[in-house]
Amino acid sequence: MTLVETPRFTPHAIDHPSEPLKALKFLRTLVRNPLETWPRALFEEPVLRLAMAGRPVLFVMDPALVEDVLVARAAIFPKAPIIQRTIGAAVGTKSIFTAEGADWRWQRRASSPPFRHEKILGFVPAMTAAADAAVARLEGQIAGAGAGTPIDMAEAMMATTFDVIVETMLSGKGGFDIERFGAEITHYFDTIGWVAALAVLRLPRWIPYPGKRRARAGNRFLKAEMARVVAERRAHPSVTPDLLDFMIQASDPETGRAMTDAELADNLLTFVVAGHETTALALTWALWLTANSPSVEQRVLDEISSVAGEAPVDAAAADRLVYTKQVIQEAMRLYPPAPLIPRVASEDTVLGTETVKARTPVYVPVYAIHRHAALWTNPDSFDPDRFSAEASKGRPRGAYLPFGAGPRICIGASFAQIEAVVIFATMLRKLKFASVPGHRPKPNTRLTLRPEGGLPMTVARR
Ligand code: HEM
Repeated sequence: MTLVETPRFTPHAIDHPSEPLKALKFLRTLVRNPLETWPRALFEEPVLRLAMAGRPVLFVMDPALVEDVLVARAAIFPKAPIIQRTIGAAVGTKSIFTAEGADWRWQRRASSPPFRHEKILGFVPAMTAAADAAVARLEGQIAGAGAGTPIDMAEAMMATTFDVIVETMLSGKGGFDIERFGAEITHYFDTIGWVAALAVLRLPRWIPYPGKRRARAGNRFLKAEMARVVAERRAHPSVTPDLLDFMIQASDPETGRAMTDAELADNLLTFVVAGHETTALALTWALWLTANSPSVEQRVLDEISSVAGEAPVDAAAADRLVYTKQVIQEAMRLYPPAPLIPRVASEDTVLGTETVKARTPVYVPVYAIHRHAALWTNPDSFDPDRFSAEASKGRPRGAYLPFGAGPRICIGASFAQIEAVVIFATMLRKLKFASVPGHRPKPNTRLTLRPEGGLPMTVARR
């Protein structure tokens, strides 16, 4: 038998600079899109030392060194100060995402029950229902605006995964204004380039920059919404405990103290934002990549029909949609929703052949590792077969890390993967997505990896 190679879809890649950018250009680009400051060497070398505003930053791409930083010696490489400045400013410096040591450990333990495997499987009907609702909304939009009218799939996916997070982690309670919620998150994220630039220049936080007031007001709105949910829950506890109840009931084993209302609100905001934005982006990029790869799309459709027939995609089916999961994995390789994992050396140390002084930022550039010339063949091409059991054999763990690694690995990793497969399969079997001719979505890092200006696609019924 002769194997016929189907041409692989290779999305237009960013033209990364061959040399590190000079000071002014670096800062201008950092504000617009941090990803475009990344020099090509990040995609070719095992490690790279860059100077940012005269200060060294070590980028680590070699999978063995990545494991050393994130897993083996995680204790001496805590989260970098830039996290406190960007995420801490929004959700406090002592919440599950930002805290360190014992402060972090008990919050992680307190939040774990809803993420156990059996519990996640119980959430699958809510995921299917959110996907069905998304299909109905899109059909409504097509009926209203006409089949050829582009629809922003990034926005559609945000609304869908938001439904899932509120339904599964807050028992459907909250009464949020989803559109306002999404808009305020975007306002905040839009200023991240400025926050990063000020941090690089070691300038104080009070310095004004475009969008700062709106971002602050947005953050106050988000926190107030969370505080309202916490107060309502204190007054009316759930019959079946959800994430918020677990966090309310938890106490620190060392001090015996419980979370204050402000801490609960910060953690809730962390979960709602981290728990829907990232998965929505994985789905958005997966839909777009698949729409450009007819053979991949056909294999997914064939798999869904052989695994689920006409029935809804339930927990058992989700488990058997092996190729569909590979498509999601490959989408997250090319477009990792969390493109950078920033750490800092807390003491003088050595990493491979590099001497690292205490307080040196040590960055794990997931986006570059996922497209690294030494780790992947045709790194910029979309090929879900890379994630078959056979092809994955022997791949070092540090070569693929959409969810991070080590003690701070994403608490929602399994949840997100099952959710993405269920929503993707449920939508794809009912709707046909097509990219808008001539439109080249450009990834932009705003903490997460978003398509700049959204991702318009046309949608039609199958
Ligand atoms: C495709 C979807 C997702 C991606 C790509 C993703 C990615 C990540 C990454 C890379 C980290 C580690 C950051 C670091 O080490 O600095 C992380 C942490 C975290 N994620 Fe996710 N995430 C996703 C979905 C979710 C979901 C569904 C939830 C919750 C429902 C969630 C909640 C969190 C939380 C709370 C943390 C902090 C954990 C800790 O520090 O202990 N994420 N995520």
